[in-house]
Amino acid sequence: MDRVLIESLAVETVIGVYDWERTITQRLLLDLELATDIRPAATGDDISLTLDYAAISERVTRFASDHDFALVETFSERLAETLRDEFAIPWLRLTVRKPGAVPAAAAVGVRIERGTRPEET
Ligand SMILES: Nc1nc2c(c(=O)[nH]1)N=C([C@H](O)[C@@H](O)CO)CN2
Repeated sequence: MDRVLIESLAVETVIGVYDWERTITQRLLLDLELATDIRPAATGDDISLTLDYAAISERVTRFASDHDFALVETFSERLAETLRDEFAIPWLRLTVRKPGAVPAAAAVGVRIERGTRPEET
């Protein structure tokens, strides 16, 4: 199955388990792979027939500013659910990185896959 990609999308959100993290926003970096068949859009050269990566990026940014979670796990799960519901995405892979959370690491975070890959049905 084809994928629409969004890579290293930077968003600001309140995220973290420690008291000091509840009073600030921090940057998360997101990678998304969104399964879709791109051929109908390509045939008609029609954005309405594909997943609009600009619209989805805007939705992710708004989700981040509207929510406040302790764990990157919760952020990821809730975001995946929101995107799949609102954009009818059959399968996605979402990577959420929290740069600087562990100073000795370039980034830490989670990667999840949700839904069913269309070719697996
Ligand atoms: N698996 C996780 N481990 C940790 C998380 C998390 O969200 N998921 N969060 C923290 C702290 O908020 C940390 O990022 C602060 O530097 C620790 N471990």
